[in-house]
Amino acid sequence: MARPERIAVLGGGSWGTTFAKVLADAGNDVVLWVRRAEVAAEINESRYNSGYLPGVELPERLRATDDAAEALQAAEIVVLAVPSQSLRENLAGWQPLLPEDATLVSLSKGVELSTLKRMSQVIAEVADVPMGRVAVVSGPNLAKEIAAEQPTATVVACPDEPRAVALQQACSTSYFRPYTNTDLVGIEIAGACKNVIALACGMAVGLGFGHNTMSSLITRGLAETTRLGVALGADPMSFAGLAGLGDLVATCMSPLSRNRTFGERLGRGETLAQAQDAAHGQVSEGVKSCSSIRELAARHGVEMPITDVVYGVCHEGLQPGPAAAELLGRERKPE
Ligand SMILES: NC(=O)C1=CN([C@@H]2O[C@H](COP(=O)(O)OP(=O)(O)OC[C@H]3O[C@@H](n4cnc5c(N)ncnc54)[C@H](OP(=O)(O)O)[C@@H]3O)[C@@H](O)[C@H]2O)C=CC1
Ligand SMILES: O=C(CO)COP(=O)(O)O
Repeated sequence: MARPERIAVLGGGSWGTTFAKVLADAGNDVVLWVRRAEVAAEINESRYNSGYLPGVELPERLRATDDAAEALQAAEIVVLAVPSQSLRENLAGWQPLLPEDATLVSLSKGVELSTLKRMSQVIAEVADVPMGRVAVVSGPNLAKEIAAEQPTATVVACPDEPRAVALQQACSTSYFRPYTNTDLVGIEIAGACKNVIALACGMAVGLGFGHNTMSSLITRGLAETTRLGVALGADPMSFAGLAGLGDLVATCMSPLSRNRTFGERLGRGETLAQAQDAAHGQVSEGVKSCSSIRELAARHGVEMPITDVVYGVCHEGLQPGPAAAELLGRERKPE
């Protein structure tokens, strides 16, 4: 087994808590920061985070706190697991507490609204560290399935390969298998865009459409995601991997996905506010990231028709039925 590392996970929602469990199961000493003291107390006293992972017993090696300084004390790896649009503000508060030379790892899948930056760019900027200290974990990783220890693979991306390998070692368990990659751009663009395509797939389900529609959206969604990624300098092969096609299939096909569920509600005719209420505070990143991704695509002259209609439904009052008709009615072209 690898040398146990001291790891801080900042953000105790469904994925932050699950990834903290993975790291603890891998033999590391893990401290999970949550922003509510009662959640920290529940985890420490009963070993459950019942609000996010009901029924999942958390390992003894995982300790929780609502004090970020305590979580970050001597951490060799710092995992950031808050929603994308709140990362900058939270990290700015934690910046003075970050241990020198710690690897900073993003779990968040989104593109910042105000700057159109990827999460690794936000981290490098706010923490004032070189990109070689920033890593990303992304793949077909529905938290509830991993918390139940179902076999899953993922991608650990870092431009500094030895750091990627160290992180890979730190999060390898009998049920979680990470692969390394150095293409941060591709892995992050894939993770952010698949949430938008999952919203579209959910709308298709809500409209009563079947697997042909879903497969068409997944495949054309992958095409537009790859176009954007390549325009931003990504390796096209990243989109064929776990963080690309892998995550797209998992998220678009699974009723466990918050983005797909959100889209399904819109497809059934609910309003944005109704779908938001039903999410009970859990994040559906694609609802906001469809705006930043669309703007990023426009800036680079990339066509993203599925993202355009998802944006139309979420933010411009377009109805899902006419949105589907709009996609089908586009100019015919070769594949
Ligand atoms: N869930 C999953 O299966 C996966 C999620 N991801 C990504 O991981 C990221 C985190 O998602 P996930 O854990 O699922 O999210 P959840 O919605 O399950 O939880 C969000 C967590 O962030 C906290 N939070 C919310 N808003 C803020 C804020 N403004 N400042 C600080 N903390 C805040 C919440 O605290 P509180 O409870 O106090 O509100 C909660 O602990 C997202 O980018 C998501 O796309 C990636 C892979 C898998
Ligand atoms: O990123 C995820 C799976 O890899 C989780 O997707 P949702 O945020 O849509 O639940």
